[in-house]
Amino acid sequence: MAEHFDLPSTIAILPFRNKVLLPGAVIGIRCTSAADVRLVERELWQKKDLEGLIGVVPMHDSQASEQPLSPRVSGLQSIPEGIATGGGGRESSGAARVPSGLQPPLDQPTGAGERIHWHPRGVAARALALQQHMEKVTGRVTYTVILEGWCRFGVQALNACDLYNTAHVTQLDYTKSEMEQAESDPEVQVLARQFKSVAGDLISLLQQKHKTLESTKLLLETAAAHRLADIFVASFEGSFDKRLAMLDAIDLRKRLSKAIEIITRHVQALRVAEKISSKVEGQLSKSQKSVLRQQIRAITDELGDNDDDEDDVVALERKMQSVGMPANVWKHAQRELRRLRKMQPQQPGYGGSRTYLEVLAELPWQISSEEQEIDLVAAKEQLDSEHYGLAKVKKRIIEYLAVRKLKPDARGPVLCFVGPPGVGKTSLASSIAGALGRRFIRLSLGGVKDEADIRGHRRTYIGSMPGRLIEGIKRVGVNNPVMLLDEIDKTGADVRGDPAAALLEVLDPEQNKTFNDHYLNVPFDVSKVVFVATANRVQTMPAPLLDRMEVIELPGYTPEEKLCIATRHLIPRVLEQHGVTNRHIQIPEPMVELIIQRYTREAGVRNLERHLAALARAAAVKVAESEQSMKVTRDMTPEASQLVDHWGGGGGLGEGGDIEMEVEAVGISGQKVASALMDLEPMIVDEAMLEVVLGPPKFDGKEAAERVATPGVAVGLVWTIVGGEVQFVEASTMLGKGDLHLTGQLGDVIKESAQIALTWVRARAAELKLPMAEAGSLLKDRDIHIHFPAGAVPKDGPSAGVTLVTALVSLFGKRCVRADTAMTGEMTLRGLVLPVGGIKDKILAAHRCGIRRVILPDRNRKDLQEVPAAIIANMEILLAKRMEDVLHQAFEGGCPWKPASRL
Ligand SMILES: Nc1ncnc2c1ncn2[C@@H]1O[C@H](COP(=O)(O)OP(=O)(O)OP(=O)(O)O)[C@@H](O)[C@H]1O
Repeated sequence: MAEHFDLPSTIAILPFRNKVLLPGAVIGIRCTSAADVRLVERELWQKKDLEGLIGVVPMHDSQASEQPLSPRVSGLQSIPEGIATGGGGRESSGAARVPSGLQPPLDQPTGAGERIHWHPRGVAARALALQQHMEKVTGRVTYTVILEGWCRFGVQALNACDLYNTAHVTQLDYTKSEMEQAESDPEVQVLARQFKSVAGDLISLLQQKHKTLESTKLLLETAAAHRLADIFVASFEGSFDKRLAMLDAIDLRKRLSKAIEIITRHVQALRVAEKISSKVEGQLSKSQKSVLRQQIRAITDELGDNDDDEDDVVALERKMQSVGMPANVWKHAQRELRRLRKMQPQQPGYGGSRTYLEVLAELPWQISSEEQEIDLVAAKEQLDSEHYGLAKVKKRIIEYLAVRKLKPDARGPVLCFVGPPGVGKTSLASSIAGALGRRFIRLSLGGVKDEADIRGHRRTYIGSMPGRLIEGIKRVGVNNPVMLLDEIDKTGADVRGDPAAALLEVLDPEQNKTFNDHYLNVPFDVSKVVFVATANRVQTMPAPLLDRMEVIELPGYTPEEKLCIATRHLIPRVLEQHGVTNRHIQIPEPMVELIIQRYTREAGVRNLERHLAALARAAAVKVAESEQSMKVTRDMTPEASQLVDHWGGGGGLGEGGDIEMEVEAVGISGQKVASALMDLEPMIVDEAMLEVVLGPPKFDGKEAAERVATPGVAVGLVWTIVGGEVQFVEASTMLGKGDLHLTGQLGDVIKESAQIALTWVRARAAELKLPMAEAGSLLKDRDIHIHFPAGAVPKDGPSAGVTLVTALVSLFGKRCVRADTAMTGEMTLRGLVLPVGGIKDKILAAHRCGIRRVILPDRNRKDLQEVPAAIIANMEILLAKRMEDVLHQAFEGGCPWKPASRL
């Protein structure tokens, strides 16, 4: 706040709707309208060190004040109280400097048809701090500016230009000599003393609550009264009119009188408030009675004579009556209830019994999701909109729904989606729930080894609870949900029983009407539940369980399918989940292809989704970081800072004395102007950005070439729980006794395959024209070690047979196999190549790894129909009937056997 300040004659004007800034006060304003944003940008943000002054002029709409501010708003003739000439003139008393040619206050029409009224006086303010915000979604820029009021001015003429308002202004505060003259006036001196006295009273009153006002007291003794008058009034939650009157009080006498009047009234209000609160406190002492009452209740609790518990039991009984238990269950529940009533709450078993009854009361014995008429067209549309491709699977689901539509209580088969992770098994199941209009619940059965997990523990067990099935039904709250039994192949039997046996009962339509959970100990009807299961592979599932299900296979996706899934489903979903849009980030198709090729090697799309999410997160960070902030660059005047310290510390002279008033400044027209949107450059993902966000590529297509560069290594295609995979087989030899060593987490079947392979090679060492020294020693003095890298992955199955032979022939023939070739097939001792499973997945895996030549058993020819034509066209598929055919194709230049038939 300055007394002698060179105010520029033209100043940018920030409108302050229904609020008044007084000199010396500090406020925070959030500028959101286009004009205000432009004003802050030009006048403050772009200026070095926040140099620059802006004018804050109160404006009000008709609702702001009950008393219309008529003198100020009605045009040329209306001159505000005390204004000598025109809207911005100085009061006549004192050494008034009356500017000529003053313009009256302005009325401005807004876009909405209302009129806004500008006050003819304002306060020049400087910025203490400025913060730029960028709205995440729209990219719109707004500012929060902390302003300190500096000096009063009168508005001579308001120029509404395109960008923001400016005004021709004159300073209204006294010059130094005028101030000295005024201060020597005895009347001013008396008023100053009076002001300090009431202000002192106020501080003493407030000090009872806030101990931190000591420095304010000191300030009161040292600072000039006329400076403090504005700041004190500014710190109350006063009315707009009162503050306006204070702004208009340019004459010192008037200003001090006004401040004395306002503060005195505030002191009186505080005193009344204190009286009332002490009265209330007096009444509160009556609450001792209630404490006594509580103590009495505790004593009755201790004596076991508790009415409340009795009430609870009654409420529980009422709840149980209302849930519509079957008669036999209700009988059982009543027996349990009678037992509970006889028990004291402190007695062991009371809690358990109560929990049991609560579980019974919470189960949806009669509550079902209202089944809607199945609309097959809508169901098909929903499936299509949520899942790309999968035509066969969708067709089967529609058939399933069609049967349910015609015969709602049909005991249809339990659908079991089988396939590698991330191919959409879970989301298909939830789409079925959507189509049936039922609630969906997923039970994860992975790793369940205890039958009690499914069927619950008997109540004799400490900490017993219902099994997952009943728990799930309780959670979902209806007795006819779609229940997904996820990873049903991962249950396993051990000493604690066989979960599969419990599942058998659940899935058997004959038995599941009376499913018996050990904890419940009463039958619960789960026959209305629609069960859907998922599994990664069927081989590990018990045959009786498999028998109750209809297996629907979901093979892995081709890169082209993945690209479509990513662009149509994953990218929009991921962006939405991270709060960004394609205005912030764009992932071009070639980049999605690169992610698929270089960063993922999966049958499904789970990792692809994860990588896309990483890119979306990077965009979210960029958007969030674009919110810049400038710290306070100047000190406040000592008077303001003293008070602000208190306000910030929660003190405050007024009740709501907050430093940041969070006032939304408004534009002249009141319109939110779209041009305020600053276009944020979207982040266009390119190769360099992929490396920055996702790290260096994980797969470069050169892996196979590097690994088969030494004799003894062959590339095989296998099927694991994650789908088809490329698997290397390494063979090595050393001096020994002719033993075979195998490493790499191998099952029995694969170990047998290795034995067969070695026997086959040994038996044909001469035919194969292997170097004689090695071939001879193969029989007696050399050990063979075969290793399957990726030792953490369990491997089994016969399909590595041909790969094992090829690795051994490569080792003893000292010739490398072709790096571009992978193979799969079981083989017999006689050299016949037998067909194997998962051909589509294996070919897709080879394609994913950049392998373009694949040797398959001839009898797998029919499986090639399932492989997309685009993939086959892109690869060389070789069919082998005998091991010799495989070897012929596996080595550069071939082996001396008849060539394999070519597809
Ligand atoms: N064909 C598809 N179209 C659209 N999105 C798909 C498709 N396949 C998979 N997804 C998406 O991929 C993600 C993973 O799918 P989901 O969780 O259903 O896989 P899952 O096969 O159940 O895997 P898991 O065996 O690991 O449970 C989901 O976000 C799913 O929506």
